[in-house]
Amino acid sequence: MEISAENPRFEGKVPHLMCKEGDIAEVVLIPGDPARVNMFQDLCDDFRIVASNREYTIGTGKYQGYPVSICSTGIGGPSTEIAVIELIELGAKALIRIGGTGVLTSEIKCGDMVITTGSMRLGGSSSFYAPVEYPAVASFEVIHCLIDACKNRGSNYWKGISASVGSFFAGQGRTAIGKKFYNSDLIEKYRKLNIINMEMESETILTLGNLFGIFTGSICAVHANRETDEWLYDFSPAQKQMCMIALDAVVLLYNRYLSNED
Ligand SMILES: O=P(O)(O)O[C@H]1O[C@H](CO)[C@@H](O)[C@H]1O
Ligand SMILES: O=c1cc[nH]c(=O)[nH]1
Repeated sequence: MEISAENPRFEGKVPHLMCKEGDIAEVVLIPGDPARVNMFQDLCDDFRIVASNREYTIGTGKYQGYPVSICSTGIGGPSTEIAVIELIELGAKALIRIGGTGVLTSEIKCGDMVITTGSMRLGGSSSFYAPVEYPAVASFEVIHCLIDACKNRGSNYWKGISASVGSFFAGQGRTAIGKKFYNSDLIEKYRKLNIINMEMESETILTLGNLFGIFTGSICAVHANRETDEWLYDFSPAQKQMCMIALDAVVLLYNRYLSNED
């Protein structure tokens, strides 16, 4: 059997997510970590893992009667680009990142929620699609749904611009094996730009989402504070809270902007 190298499909499945049309819902929540997908077993009805390949684990179920999928992206721009493109190809109309992040100021606490309004494009992969002058902005519809969901659950939330970086250590101003690199003062520079947090995937999602005309957004639970040097020892309660907020936001998005009630 011959398979197209330009557009490979394996028995109708896209080549990395290993899913086919019908396997995913129109609204997809996208964590980096595949383990986060399993949190939805308890939060959704009729939840089933539809595929698991490399860093991509995909589950589909219903929340309050609305179809929703969860698909991990792995870490950083390249694996996220693949997930986003294959999800859109499979019919996704909204992609919302549910991540973990480090914040730059002490007023934002570990366990708080950060909603990205736009991202600095420092991830790499999205530059193959659009020049870096093209903005990575979240859909205002998704931002509003996430804010309302945070308010309804009484969660402490912040919104603002994220630095979305293709590096965890040097690219986020950390020492690497005890060595500081040439941009080790970048946290101070980002504070001057009013950047509130750093993570590794949002810019890829927001940039590609805008290019393909779908809804996108990003909410992250704060794992780290770079001013106080705190790292949340057990971030699963904050992650679970974020997953519930995201599911509530999915319902709001369906009610306000999508018509696919089941
Ligand atoms: O917890 P996730 O969603 O993976 O997000 C954050 O955690 C990873 C780094 O530890 C990066 O992917 C970063 O963006
Ligand atoms: O500091 C942090 C914490 C989580 N994820 C990141 O990318 N950076």
